Amino acid sequence: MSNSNVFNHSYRNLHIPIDAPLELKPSPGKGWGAFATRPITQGTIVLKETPLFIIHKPHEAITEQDLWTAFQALPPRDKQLFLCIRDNPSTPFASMTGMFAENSFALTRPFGHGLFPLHSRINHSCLPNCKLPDPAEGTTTPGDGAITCFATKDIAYGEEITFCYNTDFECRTRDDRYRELRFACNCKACTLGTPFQLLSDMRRTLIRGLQYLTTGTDLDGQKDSSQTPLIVDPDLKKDAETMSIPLSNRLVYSLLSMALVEQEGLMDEFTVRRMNPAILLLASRFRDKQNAEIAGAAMGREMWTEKFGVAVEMFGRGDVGFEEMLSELGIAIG
Ligand SMILES: C[S@@+](CC[C@H](N)C(=O)[O-])C[C@H]1O[C@@H](n2cnc3c(N)ncnc32)[C@H](O)[C@@H]1O
Repeated sequence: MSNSNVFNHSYRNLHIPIDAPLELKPSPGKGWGAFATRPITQGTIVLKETPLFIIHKPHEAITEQDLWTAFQALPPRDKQLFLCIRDNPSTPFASMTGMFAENSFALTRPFGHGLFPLHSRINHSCLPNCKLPDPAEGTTTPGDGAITCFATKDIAYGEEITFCYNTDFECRTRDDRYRELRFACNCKACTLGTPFQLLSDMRRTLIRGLQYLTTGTDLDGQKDSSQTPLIVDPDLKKDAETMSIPLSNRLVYSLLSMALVEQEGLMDEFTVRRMNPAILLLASRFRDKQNAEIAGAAMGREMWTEKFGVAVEMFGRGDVGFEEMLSELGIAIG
């Protein structure tokens, strides 16, 4: 069977659940992809899938032998599914570990990596319309390791279904993302030299910097020691790293970061679920009456851009220190 033929391509053997609103077909420049077969409403489930098998190891420890053993234990129908997966989409993979790297997803409970033939047919976008939320966003994998893809925007009939392959891309510029992906994404945020791409790079750099100011570390969880630091002002950088940024500025930074995510078109209910508790906690801890009023008014607004617009009034007004707030709450700084 020729894999280059759209009609008898091996991906036709992949069984799509009857209620899933998608079909697989070629996606120009990306191999094959998943496309909506009816309008999909924001927040709804697009696809739920249990893995063909799970390897209960960290990614770097998984060997050819692990995968061969897992393959041999599969029932004949699942062996067929495994064998129909191609490298984008017509070449057989050179190794089982190579194939697994491209078609597996990390799981937390049960711990390991699962092989998901359908989810891994979905292409990447830096401005996606779907998301596979992680446990920090209020979802956990059930005992069978099933993963679920949700629509984060309304999706039109015929539109390509996409999600973002990396969790920190809202903090990375186009060039940075390209180095990670190792293929050229053609989304609006990656189309070089356009006003949107330039603005997007600025927004994502700012989000990264604001994250540094509120957590005291960069994306790798480390302090930035580069020659061209993300936070140029050394005093501000030190304040961030020693958790000395006052509550008022900290709330403003957090809300600005959320406003930029919103303006970039990346806000979704999972991000809100992950970020909101900490922001609400900050907003509830002011000692200064006026700061408390501003924080209350800001949090009462609907959009993050509006919340930031109100909260900015408290910038530089000082208040209880963040360190003090944590110690009042009995939380030790790591
Ligand atoms: C997990 S597969 C996705 C399904 C794949 N397109 C197929 O035909 O089976 C990942 C590969 O798809 C391609 N791909 C995914 N998203 C892409 C994008 N936005 N632009 C170009 N290629 C993309 C890349 O070759 C990537 O290595």
